[in-house]
Amino acid sequence: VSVESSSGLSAPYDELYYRGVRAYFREDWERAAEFLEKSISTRDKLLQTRRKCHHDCLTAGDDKISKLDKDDLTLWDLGILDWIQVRAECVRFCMGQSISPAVLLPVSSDIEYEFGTRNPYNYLQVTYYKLDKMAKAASAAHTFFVANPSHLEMRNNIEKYRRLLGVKEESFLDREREQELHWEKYDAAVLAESSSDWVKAVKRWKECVNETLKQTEECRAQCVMASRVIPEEPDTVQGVYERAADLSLSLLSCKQMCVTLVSTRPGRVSALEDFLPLQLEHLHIAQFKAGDLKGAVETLRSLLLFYPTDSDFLSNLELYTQTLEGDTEAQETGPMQEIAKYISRALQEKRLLYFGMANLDYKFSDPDLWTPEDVVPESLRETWRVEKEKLLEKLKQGEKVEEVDESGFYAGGPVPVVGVTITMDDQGLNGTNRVVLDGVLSQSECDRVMQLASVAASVGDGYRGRRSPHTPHEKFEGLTVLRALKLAQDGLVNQSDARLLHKIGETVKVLMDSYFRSHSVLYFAYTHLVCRSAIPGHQEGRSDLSHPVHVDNCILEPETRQCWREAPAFTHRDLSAVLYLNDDFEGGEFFFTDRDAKTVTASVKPKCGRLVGFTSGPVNPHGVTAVTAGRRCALALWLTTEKHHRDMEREEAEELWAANGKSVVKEEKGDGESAVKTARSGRSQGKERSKERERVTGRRDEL
Ligand SMILES: O=C(O)CCC(=O)C(=O)O
Ligand SMILES: [Fe+2]
Repeated sequence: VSVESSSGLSAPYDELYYRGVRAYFREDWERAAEFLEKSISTRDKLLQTRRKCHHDCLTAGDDKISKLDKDDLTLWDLGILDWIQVRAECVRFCMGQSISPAVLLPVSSDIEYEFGTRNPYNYLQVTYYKLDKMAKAASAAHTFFVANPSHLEMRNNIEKYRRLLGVKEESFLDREREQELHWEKYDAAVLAESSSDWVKAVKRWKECVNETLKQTEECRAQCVMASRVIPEEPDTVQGVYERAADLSLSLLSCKQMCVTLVSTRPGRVSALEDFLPLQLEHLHIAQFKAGDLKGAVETLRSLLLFYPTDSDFLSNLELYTQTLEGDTEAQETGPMQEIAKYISRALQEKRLLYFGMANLDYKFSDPDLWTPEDVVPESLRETWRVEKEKLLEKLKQGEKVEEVDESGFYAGGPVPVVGVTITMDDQGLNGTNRVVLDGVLSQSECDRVMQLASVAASVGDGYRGRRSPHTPHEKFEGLTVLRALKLAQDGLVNQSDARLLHKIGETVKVLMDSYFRSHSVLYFAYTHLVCRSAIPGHQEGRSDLSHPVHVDNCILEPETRQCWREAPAFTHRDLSAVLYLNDDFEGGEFFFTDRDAKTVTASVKPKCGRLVGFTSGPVNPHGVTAVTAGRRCALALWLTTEKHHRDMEREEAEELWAANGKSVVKEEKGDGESAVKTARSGRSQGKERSKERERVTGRRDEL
């Protein structure tokens, strides 16, 4: 079968992908590589063409809506349908010029999901490994890993490409980097800010704003309706109306997705709310500090387009304009053009589409916190209000129902370690399956682990240079047991301190196992020493959290009080423990909340040797308040009852200790096959046929 006909793109990318995966399971590596690559490039080409056509047709059909009177519903339906049709025609014609009809057909959401999670690169890395193309394998592995940073198997593979196979650092390219440039800029801006280099910070934040706008625009371009099949003409007025509303709806929800997508880092759950305004806030502060008052005025005015009545922004503006006394030109600088354009386009669209959906019985929420009231039609606002009331009513009734923890753990068992005491139990903590223990570590043990953390931090967390800030006001550094051991091997920390880190984990496990009276064998799922440091000069008026409220093993949806036990949450985590190491910082209190993620039910102030333990499920939402000064370190640790989710890294460290100095690199070299694990789709679990012995099963846990 030929991949390509003479006319360029001929097969749709989903078909190519299926063929690639089939070849993969036949172990026909040449073919697998060919088809997988072709499916990726076909999809790229398709997206690129859509962007181009979206751009070319940006104003097509605008005359149809400019005449619309938003209070006249009878005209609205016809007008909007016209508008969408004309634009769709334009895009369809444009796309048809470079892409064959088959490629334009819609693709199943399963396949879109696969591409969204970058799974094709999972297959590709094994394929290239088998073909002995190590640089390509490394790049595929890295590309996959960026979007799946918790995929331990891939993490190990990358280590092996680097260590065993001598693949050069330059080969670890992110093939999808283009789509994350705004995150690179974001990191660079936060970095410049943290070193108080304000001139640079201004430059970086500007770049970040521009790139974010660009990414959002490109994402929105993918929402063109041409890729959808427009059905035959409706024959009743009601039909026309429904059709228009339908189309508005899919257009809108597609565009809504973009706001969320762009503000979500690949491989992470949480989105930064109000991503663009957040950046503008940083920008104007940096401009002020760099002495660029005119720039600060411009940025503030842009920010005010989002939040016209925000009193802080308004008083800042007054301050800036006063300082600029006499310089009327600077005082009167308007908002950034690009932002003004973005907002006016977004609002025009919302006005149109919300209006169209006003009569629809469809539940949706606005992803932007800044949409002004008047953009939302009266009847829709009414629907939202009624919904909210219903929900509140439900909540009121729900609150009467006791929270039950179905985890199968029962707090209240003995604490079998000398010197450890129970400081707070369920009652003291106002909840179910929660505990605070004290005396788990001595001061000198805390000091040693703190020391370990500071060395590790100065070397970087060692993993592909990704910072993972929950907030731009703090710096996060992490260290695992294996990493500590490797630092010890390199002579950067004491062997005995690395071992102490390991041993402390064992003690915590004994305590948790006993106190929560577990009925089954527990395994370590993951251990992470995490320090959060306040970035000086960034602390005034902070209203964010160091760690937003979350549940460890499911995705909490506070509005509905539901918790979804599904990926990308760490669903196999059963028990959570956080052991604190110090108290010489400000803020950083741990707290439990109700399922609404708002009502704080208990707080815990960290100090050396204090452990907070709880079941990882929905009865225990929790968070950490902002660390506003100093550095807060804690050892976070999760236990699981699922053996195949046990922490292989920990075991690797243990093996290394057992081998006591023997080089593992040498040991593994003879068995090249085991160096790279087999890719498996999360959905189609292919049969494992490799000889990988003990490491075959799910080498994965989350960071
Ligand atoms: O550091 C803490 O106190 C809690 C951290 C936490 O909740 C987590 O890492 O999931
Ligand atoms: Fe947590």
